[in-house]
Amino acid sequence: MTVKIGVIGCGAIGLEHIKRITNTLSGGKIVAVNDINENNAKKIIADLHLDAKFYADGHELIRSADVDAVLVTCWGPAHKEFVLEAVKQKKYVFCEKPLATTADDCLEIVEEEMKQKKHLVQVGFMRRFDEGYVALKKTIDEGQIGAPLILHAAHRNPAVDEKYTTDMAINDTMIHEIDVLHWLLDDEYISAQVIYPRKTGNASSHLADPQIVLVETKKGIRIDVEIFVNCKYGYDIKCEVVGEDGIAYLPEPATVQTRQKAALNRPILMDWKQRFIKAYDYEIQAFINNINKGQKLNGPTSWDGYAAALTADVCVQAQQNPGKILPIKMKDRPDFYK
Ligand SMILES: NC(=O)C1=CN([C@@H]2O[C@H](COP(=O)(O)OP(=O)(O)OC[C@H]3O[C@@H](n4cnc5c(N)ncnc54)[C@H](O)[C@@H]3O)[C@@H](O)[C@H]2O)C=CC1
Ligand SMILES: O=C1[C@@H](O)[C@H](O)[C@@H](O)[C@H](O)[C@H]1O
Repeated sequence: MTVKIGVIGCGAIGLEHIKRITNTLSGGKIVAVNDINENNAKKIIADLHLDAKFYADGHELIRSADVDAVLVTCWGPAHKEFVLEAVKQKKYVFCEKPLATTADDCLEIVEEEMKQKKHLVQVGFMRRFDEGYVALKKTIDEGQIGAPLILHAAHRNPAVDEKYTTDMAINDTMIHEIDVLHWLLDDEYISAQVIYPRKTGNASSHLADPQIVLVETKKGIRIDVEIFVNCKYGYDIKCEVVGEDGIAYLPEPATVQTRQKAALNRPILMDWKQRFIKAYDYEIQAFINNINKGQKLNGPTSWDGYAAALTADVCVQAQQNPGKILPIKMKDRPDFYK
């Protein structure tokens, strides 16, 4: 069977996902496309020679009998309405992060999904499909470094535009660490604190950059995440887990090392699209395969979307109260999501 997919939002990541479904992955076909930027969406259909219909209304796309599954890749504030609609229509939906912009909105999706008694939602936290994080998790789970005690992480982007605001360092950028780190440690967060180091001269006047977020887990593990979105030198993701018997590192992306002109060199990627390219392929291939085989979706769930949104909300409050440790109080995970 071929999963007939409708895409809502054809910006940067929407286009990437359309291309990978069309050119790289198997078992799925783009049959419908929507974007408030009609010209751009139609241009994509033409440029990629898609056998797809343009829908001016995203809700109509979701309800169309031609569409089996929906990809929500428009901007965050519009995710909730489209995900809810898809779930109500009992359609599978892959939603880019964030699932919704508030924890309450995520809970509404969770409740609707439980009402349908079927796992229909996968959230685009692709790092859970990254070979490096998967290998790191295996190392921890096998007990190779003993019980994890401390985790140091960094999320560095070379630059961001003027529209990027201080809260986006949490909601847009660190949200990936928020999701992947508790999965990696099989743990939950209980508190968060934000501190601001000296500001880089490369950030816009309204942006606090870099930032350090300190998080504590239920098991007592202390996590520090450096978010530095104007680091200039590259797109660099770091993760180091300090255990009682050793230390485990997230592998570096495979790049060629050269010895040349009295220097040892290894390139660093500049673009987030390249850094996790295989993880994006794997997460969407898994989504398509599970639908095709009638299996339960195995990626991040709408509950994970809620957990990330709630944690992000607390981190944003912590940004506004620098140095203050704020509690993270999560609802109990329903059996449906265990
Ligand atoms: N997993 C990941 O690593 C990444 C995830 N994202 C997430 O993907 C989403 C999209 O991000 P980008 O593609 O970078 O943004 P973008 O700004 O390049 O594209 C967003 C697109 O959505 C369209 N749009 C906005 N509101 C709409 C609506 N109500 N209905 C239909 N279309 C609408 C816009 O016209 C635009 O084409 C965001 O939620 C972002 O956080 C983005 C980049 C990487
Ligand atoms: O999701 C992403 C972007 O939206 C975000 O703006 C970047 O900071 C992240 O590195 C990237 O993975």
